[in-house]
Amino acid sequence: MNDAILVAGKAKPRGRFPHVKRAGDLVFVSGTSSRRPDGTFAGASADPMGVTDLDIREQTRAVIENIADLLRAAGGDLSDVVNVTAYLVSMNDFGGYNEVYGTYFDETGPARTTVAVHQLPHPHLLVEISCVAHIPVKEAGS
Ligand SMILES: N/C(=C\C=C\C(=O)O)C(=O)O
Repeated sequence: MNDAILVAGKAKPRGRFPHVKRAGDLVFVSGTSSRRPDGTFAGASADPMGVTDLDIREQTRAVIENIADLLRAAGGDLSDVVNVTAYLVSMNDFGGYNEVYGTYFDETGPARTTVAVHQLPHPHLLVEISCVAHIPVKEAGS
């Protein structure tokens, strides 16, 4: 049984790794951005002169919704997440990120670590999130 899942209909990983990897009852979700299957990004646009409009709230929402889709493919959902690691390019975005995060999770939810990093894999990205979910094999039906 291959416990590495590439989820149909989601943005293809930009490297040789799966969207999701199961290890027993734990499901590891690779770092996920707001990238859409067509390669564009929710919460990011640029005009013909290259002036960007980047929205941390929209990106954070899209990231979490992308993760929800990946977890569904592994037989679970966001309520199964036990640990979150979030990567921001700037801590100036912490407020907007935190606000949207709080519409999905609360103090009864996953442990979380948020760090700022120098860059993410595309210059329009403000946030990327990876997580671990507990989805017992029996419940996932896999
Ligand atoms: N997880 C990685 C990249 C994710 C990019 C994206 O979702 O747009 C990686 O390179 O490790």
